[in-house]
Order: sequence, then C-alpha cells, then structure tokens
Amino acid sequence: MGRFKPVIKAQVIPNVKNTSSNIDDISKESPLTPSHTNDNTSSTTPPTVISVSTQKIQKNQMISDEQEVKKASNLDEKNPNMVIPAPEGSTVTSAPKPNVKPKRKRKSKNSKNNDTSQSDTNDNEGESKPKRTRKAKDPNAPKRPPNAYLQFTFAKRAELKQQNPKMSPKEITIMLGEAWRKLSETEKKPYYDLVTQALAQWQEDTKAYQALNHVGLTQDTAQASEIYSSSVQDNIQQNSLNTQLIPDNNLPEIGSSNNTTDGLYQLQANTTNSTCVPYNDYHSYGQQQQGSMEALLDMPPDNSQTYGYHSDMNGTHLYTDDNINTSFSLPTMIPIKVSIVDQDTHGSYFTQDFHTTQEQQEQHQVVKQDLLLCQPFDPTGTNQRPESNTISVDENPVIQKQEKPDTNNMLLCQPFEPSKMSNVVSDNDKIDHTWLQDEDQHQQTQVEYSESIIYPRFTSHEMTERGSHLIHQGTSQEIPQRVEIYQHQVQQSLQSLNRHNPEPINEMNQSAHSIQYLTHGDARTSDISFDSKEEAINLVSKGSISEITSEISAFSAKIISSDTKTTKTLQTITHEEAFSHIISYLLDTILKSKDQIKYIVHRVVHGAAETQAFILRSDPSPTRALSELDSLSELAPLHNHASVLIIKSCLKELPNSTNYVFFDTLFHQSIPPHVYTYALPFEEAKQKRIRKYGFHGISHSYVTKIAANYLGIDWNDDDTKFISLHLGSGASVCAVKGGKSVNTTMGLTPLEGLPGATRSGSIDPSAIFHLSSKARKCEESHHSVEKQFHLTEAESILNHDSGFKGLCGLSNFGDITKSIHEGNENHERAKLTFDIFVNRIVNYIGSYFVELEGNISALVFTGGIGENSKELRESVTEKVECLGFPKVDKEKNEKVEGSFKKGDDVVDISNGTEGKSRVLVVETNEEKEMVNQLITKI
Ligand SMILES: Nc1ncnc2c1ncn2[C@@H]1O[C@H](COP(=O)(O)OP(=O)(O)O)[C@@H](O)[C@H]1O
Ligand SMILES: CC(=O)OP(=O)(O)O
Ligand SMILES: [Mg+2]
Repeated sequence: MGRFKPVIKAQVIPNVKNTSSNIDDISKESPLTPSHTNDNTSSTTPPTVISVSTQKIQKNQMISDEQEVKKASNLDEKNPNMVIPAPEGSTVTSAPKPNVKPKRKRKSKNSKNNDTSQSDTNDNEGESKPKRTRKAKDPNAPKRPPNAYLQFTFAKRAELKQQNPKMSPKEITIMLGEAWRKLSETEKKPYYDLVTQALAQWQEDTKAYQALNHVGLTQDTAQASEIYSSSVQDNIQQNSLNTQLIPDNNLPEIGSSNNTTDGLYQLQANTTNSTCVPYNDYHSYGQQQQGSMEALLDMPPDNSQTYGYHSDMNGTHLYTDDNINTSFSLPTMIPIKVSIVDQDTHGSYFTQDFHTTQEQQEQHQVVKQDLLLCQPFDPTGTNQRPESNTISVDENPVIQKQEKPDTNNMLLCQPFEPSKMSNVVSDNDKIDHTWLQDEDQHQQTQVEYSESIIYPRFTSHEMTERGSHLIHQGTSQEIPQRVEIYQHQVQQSLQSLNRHNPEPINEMNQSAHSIQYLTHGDARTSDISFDSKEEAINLVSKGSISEITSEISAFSAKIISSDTKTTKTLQTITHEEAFSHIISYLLDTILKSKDQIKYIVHRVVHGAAETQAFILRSDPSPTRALSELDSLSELAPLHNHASVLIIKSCLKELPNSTNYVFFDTLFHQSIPPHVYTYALPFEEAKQKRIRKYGFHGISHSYVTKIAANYLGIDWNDDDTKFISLHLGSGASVCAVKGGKSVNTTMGLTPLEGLPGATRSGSIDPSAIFHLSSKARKCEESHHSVEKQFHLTEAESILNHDSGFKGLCGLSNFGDITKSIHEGNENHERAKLTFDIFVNRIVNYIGSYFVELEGNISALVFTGGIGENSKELRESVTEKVECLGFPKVDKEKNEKVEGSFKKGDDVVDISNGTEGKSRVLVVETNEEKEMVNQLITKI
C-alpha cells in the first residue's frame, strides 16, 4: 500500500459512539467476533461514504493512466443520489399500494342504525355496565416520573439530535427505541435507578401536595372535576368541551372519518359523549414525550393534515396519501387503534381487513375513501370529561374545523399497545381498560408506540384461517414472533428514513473479479464539491475496476457533481492494489484527506454461519476476526482472501474509519436444515461445518425488494415469491419467499450450482478424482491464495479453469454471444457454452418453481449477464414458458440497457400485461444495499 496521500485537511465528524451498542452485541455473539473497543473514531472528518466492491484482480501493473473527462461506457450515469428501496412492508411513499380494500369488520359496535345498547355477537352488551368515568387531573399535581425508557430518551435525545441534525424528531425517536432495546440489563440499570429515585421524590411530593390541597388519592370524580376545573383556569374554561382541548395548533385530539358508505366502516358513537383529549394529561408526560409523540406522527402545526390510513386485522395504519401534497411523511405504517367512545363509555374496538380488488386499488379508492383525520391521542384522556360537561359536538370547534364532520363517525385514534393485544382489542365485555387508565401502563404504551416497532403482522393466510377475533386476542407465544417480524420490517423501513442521516459512509464490494465502490458524502459538512441535493447523503463518486483476473483490468470512475468521468487501463494488479488505486483516485479528485472516509462497508462473500454483519476498527486490531475470515478463503478462494487484504489496508491506511462487514451468506441463513444439509456423514460434516451456505445474498435480497416494490407487493408476504437469477462471473439462482431465501444454488462454496466465468458449477463429485486425485503441493500452485490455503489441484481447476473459460476459452459472456453471432471458428464451442448455461439455469428455475409451489411473482434477472445479455434472457424465458411465465417482449428486452441508463432500476420485459408472473430485469447494486443496511446501524 503506502499510496495514500497525506492528510490535507481534517474536518469534524459527528461521533456516533452511543449507537454502537448493537454492534458490540453482535461482536460478543459472533464466533468471528472482531475484537474492538469503544468507538475511537476521530471526530475530525466530514461525512463521506464510500462503497467499494472488490472483484478479482490478477496481475500487478498499471499500464496506462490516461484520464479522460468523457463518457465511460460502463459507468452508470443515472441517479446521482442514492435511491433507497422502499422498506418492506411499508406503505409509505413509494411503497406498494394496498392491493386489497378495507372491508369493515366491526368487532364490538353495532351499526349506526342500531340501538347502541344492543350487543353484537361477541359481547354481552345486554348487561348494563356502569359508565366509566375518569378522574380529572390537577395539572399542578406532582407528575409521576417517566419510566426508564423515557429517562433514557431524555438523556440521549439531544446527543442523537446533535449527531444527526437533519433527522426529524420522529427518526430520532425510532433510533432511540432501537438503541434502548439493544441495551443490556446492566446498561439499562442507571435509568431504572433514576426512576427509583424519582419515584421516591414523587411520593414525597404527592404527600405534600395532598396535604396542601386537602385531597386524598381516593377522591371521587366530582371532586376531581372541581379541582381540575379550577386549576387550569389560565387557559381552560370550566365545563366546556372546548376547555379540554388544546389550542388548535398543537392539540392532540379527535380523528374523524366521513366514510359511512361502500362497505367501509360504519361506526357510531354518541357524539354528545365523544371524548377529546385533555391537553394537560397529554402534556403531563413531559415535553419530550409530547414532542416525540407529535413528531412521531409528524403532525403538522395546524394539526389538520389529512392522512391516509388503512386498517386491517392488526389495527389501523396511517400513512400519507400519495395524492396529497404533504411536506411530511410518516415513517411507516403506524399502529394505532381506532375506537369509538360511545355513550356507554366503554370503547368499542373496531377493526377491518382488506379485500380490495385490483380495480379498486388502481382507482385509489382505498386512499380516497379512507382518509382519516387523525391526531395523537392520549388514552388516559378517554372519558375524562367531567360529568357536568354537556356540550355537543356541534359546539366543538375542533370538530367544526373538519371539513365534513360526521357526528356519527367520531373516531379516536389512539396509540395502540401491541404487547397488550389481548387486552386492547377484544369484545366490549372483555376489554380491559386498565391500560388506558393506569398511568404506568399508559406510559409504557406511549413508549412502545413511540418506538413504533412492536407491532405484529399477520399473513393473509393467518387472517383468513384464524379470523379477526383470534388474531386480535393474539396469544402470548405468537406475539414475540410477530414482534420479531415487525422489528425486521421496521428496521428495513429505517433504511429509507435514515437516508437523511448525514454520517459519512464508504462502501466496498469485493467480488471475484472486480471491485466496485460508491462514495457518499454529506453536502453540508464536507468540502466535497458537488450539488447539494435534498438528501443529506449524496452519492459523490462511483466506479469500479473490472476484469481483475484478466491481464488488463479496466478502471472507470465518475465524479457525480461535475459529471467527470475517468477511464484507465490497469495491468495485472491485485485486489489490494486496486483498492489503493481507488483511494488515490478519490484523493486526487474529491477527497481532501483520507480521514474524510468515516465508514467503510465491505461485501465479504463467505461469512459461514454468521447471522449478522460486524464491525472492525483498527484499535485494537481485530486479528482473530480477520484470521477467521481469511480461513474461510479455503471455501471462497476467489473472494475472501482478497477482502481480508482490503480490510487490512483500510485498517492500516484509514485508521479512523469504522469498517462494517456484510456477508453474502447472511441472507441465506433462513434456508431450512433439510435444504442446507448435504447427505454426508452427519457428525463429521457438522464438525467441519460442511453445509450449504449460499452466496450473492446481498444482491438477491436487494433485487427482490426492488422487484416487490415495483410490483406493488409486500416483500415480506408469504405469497410474494421470486426466483432470482444473479448471473455474473459467478452465477446463482435463489428462491425467495416472504423476503427470505429458502434455497439457492451455491453451496458450501460459490462453486456449486451454475457454471460461471471460470467456475464449473455442479458436477458429479467423482469427476474431481478423475481430473486430479492428488492434492497439489502448495508451492507448485501459481495462485497465492491456494498456496496459502492448501487448495487441491482439482479445486484449482474447478475454480479457475472451468466454466465458460474451460468450455470455450472465453470467460466474458458478452464475447461468447458475440462469437455465436459472428460465427467465427470458436462459435460452436461458444454455442455449446451458451446452451449449457441456459440448460442449467432453467433446471434450477423448474426445481425452485416446485419448491415454491408455483405462483411465482416474478422471475428476476440480474448480474452482469442477467442485466446485459438479451439473448440469454430470451432463451431462458422461452424455455420456462411452460411454467406459466410470460414470453419476453422482444422490444422491451432490447431496450433494457437503455432503460437502466435513463435511470430505471427495473424493467418489465414480459409480453403483455396478463398473468400473475412477470419477467423482470433489475439492476443490482450490492453497494447500495450495504449502505442501506449500514445506515440503520450508525
Ligand atoms: N454486454 C454484455 N453481454 C453479456 N454479458 C456481459 C455483458 N457485459 C458484461 N457481461 C458479463 O457480466 C460479467 C460480469 O458480471 P458481474 O455481475 O459484474 O460479475 P462479478 O460481480 O461476478 O464480477 C462479465 O464477466 C460478463 O460475462
Ligand atoms: C459469490 C460470487 O461468486 O460473487 P461474485 O459473482 O461477485 O464473484
Ligand atoms: Mg458481483
């Protein structure tokens, strides 16, 4: 190395130390645990992100170094800004439109034409119930201290805000929730201690207050009302509903719907008793909480913004209406419970599920009809209006303010407490209102709500199978699973939320034959000269060095702001040198100092059974982790060692940076044992960790998410199934169901499955012994990795001399199709190679079609060959037509490359619009996927 230029200028970079606890956890658990200490990263560099993907390099010299400010044909020129795929499961902004329409199910309320005293099938409404009244509160009374989580948020919010100045309070809140959950019990203890202290103080204050006010805790409602009324005289008038409302501009209050037709919900409430939220209660949770609550919902100041919503068995979810020009957005579907407060004061809980036709969806009926004005709501405020208050809704200015107040449809949108599902959503008689009335519980609810994460989702199958009633009862065993799924979804949605995160990132993608990089920076704080876009993290530069295994490699790079492109030919360089070359280029162009590179993200192909990414820093040196990673070079000889060398370079040359390592294998951890286990002697195979791991996971995950988003379906839904074809110099097929890999063609190593540029793919294992039964002595090998890791001659042949190259002498698929077209002397072998590749691909498609039980949402082509070879796409698709895949539209197929250049990342090449399955081409971007994932971690 040693090519890095000296630091020219140091700049301040926000420290993200406090958010690294999750990484620490990862490290502790991981067998490949990197050793690291606190984040000592310097706070002297401006935000810059580089992503580099490494692919294989063979030789060692640069031959020419001509810098051209002209178009580099193999550079992607579109989308200078990072485009982040819609979060799974999210219906926000570009997320899929709901494909079903809400069909109302009232669980506990009769239709509006019925007598409110009647019961529906599930309740015992015949029995009369005592009217619930809630004690009014004296706003001057001592406030019960916030719980530990809130203490934590008070302590950390400002810090996080400072570190992430562009983040909205809502985003900060979500980060806080994530960070809290990741804390160990020991780490949480100080906050619990704070609560204990504060509780003791509160008890004392309460005693003093009671003595002073001559009230006991058991005072009746009338007394409470009186106290309440007199104590808020500054801004609240007595005995008026108005008085309980917060001023218009910041009031958390009633949401109202005008939807009474078309099978939508028909809710009734006796509006004379509709309850609004006493601001003081709401306020009593402290400004921070209030702020976070409003921020979470992103309520505009006038509190009259219309949100779209949909409801399903799991509750009602808010999202901004695409058709409404909003200057804010909700992070994801926010769980709320919709309830009516009726004359009888026992809230009715109302739920819906979705049965929307395609046509309705297209007409945006869901969106148009189901608009809801919804505002933050304090559950403790339910029924709190003093008995004496007889004001009608007509006199309620807030309601009047709404466009078409429908007094029969007053809804309260209130935070939903998922962990208390069985309490909250139930039949009237079974409703446990205590959570609404118990302050502790309420705080907890607020916490969970503001974390916005613990919300289970149910598959449509489960919904049908089990019916709303059961689901809402949600057993305690089910909830954690749902929570896990939901957490995953929220994590994904954070990817989109956090795109405003100004932290610097640097990504490296180490592939077998190339390195690709992306550099992202912060327009506000870095000196990097590029157009300041709305996004805080902008793509600053991108490029690659390709064909590293060939004699001549091609370097191409682009500075986004100036549209400056550079191409060079490099001769026989190693991966390490290729990386060094990229850094030198960045220093020559956009970086003033290598210290500006704050985060580096690495794609490392083999991570064995690692289930999470991990972090590496230079101090202390993560020697053990690196040697573990390197030892996996035996299983990924074309990849891991090169990655390790690059990581070492980063640790040495960029000591202030933090390195995140994402494995190709991570996505395939969901593959079940009967798929990943080979029929070998069980114990021995287990001990030697011989099993299918699968690769290209970052790509398969990325492209299928993009495809799901394009198709308007939920990636995480079990009915969403893809067969993803990553066809590059290494090629693999993956069956993805419900956002999870269920099978893939690569195995213990990237050698299994499809043939590649130089790899054999699957063969009869005995063939190996016919090629070479001997392990070659290390020193005889001409490959340094094989020397070091004792690969056998057979393995060398299978990895380096087989595949397309072994068959026809050409490793580039473009050259193969060219040879076929030209009909040159090699064309027959080239044609054979082409046919072999197509044959193996369609065999796997057939196999995965069966494994996924048909109904494939789309066949997705990606990778260098998948994205560029129209001939291959056409041949493959033709052969799988019998499975119900549409034919390829030749014209669309021809234009794929052009569409990508224009900025599309998906092209549907299916002929016609009929049929469920589609054939899509998606431009993969492993670096972008890693940035997305990194952003959730910093
Ligand atoms: N125009 C093209 N037509 C057909 N194949 C192409 C074309 N351009 C690139 N390729 C193929 O794509 C491969 C590179 O794919 P890529 O996914 O980038 O591979 P990797 O990441 O494994 O290095 C090249 O080796 C070549 O075989
Ligand atoms: C796993 C693998 O083969 O990766 P790549 O195609 O990037 O070389
Ligand atoms: Mg690749």
